[in-house]
Amino acid sequence: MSLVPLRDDLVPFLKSYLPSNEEQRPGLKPFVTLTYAQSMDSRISKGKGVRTVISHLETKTMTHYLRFHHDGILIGVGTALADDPGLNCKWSPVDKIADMQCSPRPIILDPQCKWRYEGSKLQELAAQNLGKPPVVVVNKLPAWTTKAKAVTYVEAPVGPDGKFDWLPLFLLLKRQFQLNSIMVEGGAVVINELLSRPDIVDSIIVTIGAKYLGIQGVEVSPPAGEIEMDDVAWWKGSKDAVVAARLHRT
Ligand SMILES: NC(=O)C1=CN([C@@H]2O[C@H](COP(=O)(O)OP(=O)(O)OC[C@H]3O[C@@H](n4cnc5c(N)ncnc54)[C@H](O)[C@@H]3O)[C@@H](O)[C@H]2O)C=CC1
Ligand SMILES: Nc1nc(O)c(N)c(N[C@@H]2O[C@H](COP(=O)(O)O)[C@@H](O)[C@H]2O)n1
Repeated sequence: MSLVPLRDDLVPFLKSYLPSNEEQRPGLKPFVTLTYAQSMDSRISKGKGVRTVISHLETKTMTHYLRFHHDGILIGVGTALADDPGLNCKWSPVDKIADMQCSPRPIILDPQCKWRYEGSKLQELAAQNLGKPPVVVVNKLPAWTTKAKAVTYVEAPVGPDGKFDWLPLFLLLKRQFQLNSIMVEGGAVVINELLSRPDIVDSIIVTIGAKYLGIQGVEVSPPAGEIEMDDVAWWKGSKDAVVAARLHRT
């Protein structure tokens, strides 16, 4: 599907929330943008495992503009299994079909190796040079082997909760794959954890779609409770709104 043109006023609106060159300094963590689309009732999908359109076409284009500005794009395995996403970039500043070069590197957090590259949308796009093959972060390399050489498996330790520790994970992704900026798209487990990590998240960009998804929907809400936001800016589209902000650091 092709995109509608990028709304001109999104460029100045997003400017101060995008990565700069600062993150290229060795030892610093990558710039992390937490970005997703939610309904009026704070849901990111209609139900567990259900791919759901929330963004209007204008804000869908914005997502691809954000993808253009990041080196990596991270999701949890729940999203990979539910959505079989493309995670490539279809927007480009010059008038050409966007390709592998302007797409971010997909990163899938899959500690128990549940997801398969073979047959996925990511494989299909990479084969057509329309997206990059992913890095899959696992706890232990899978017992099965993949014939697909393009996909990279990387091992990272998990804590007693079975989770990777965010800061070492982002440092590893920068060191090993030269990813100076990473946009995190979801899903709910990932978003809820990162909402309470102002030390990790540099920008938060949330599309609010003009719909309710109901009680069965997958909700985003930080388990830690109230979270304050700083540098808050709002953009109003023809149907959606976007809020850009930073998580308050104490
Ligand atoms: N509207 C939007 O912008 C978006 C909506 N979604 C929706 O979200 C839903 C999926 O959300 P969830 O089920 O919450 O899945 P998720 O994508 O957050 O994946 C959860 C899984 O990822 C792994 N994971 C997450 N954090 C980890 C960590 N720190 N260490 C190790 N492993 C970790 C674990 O295996 C965990 O069970 C889907 O329905 C999808 O459509 C997903 C992304 C964006
Ligand atoms: N920005 C945005 N708006 C929505 O309405 C969405 N449902 C999502 N979902 C995210 O985008 C991924 C799909 O990407 P492709 O179009 O396949 O490249 C999906 O997995 C979610 O991460 N995002």
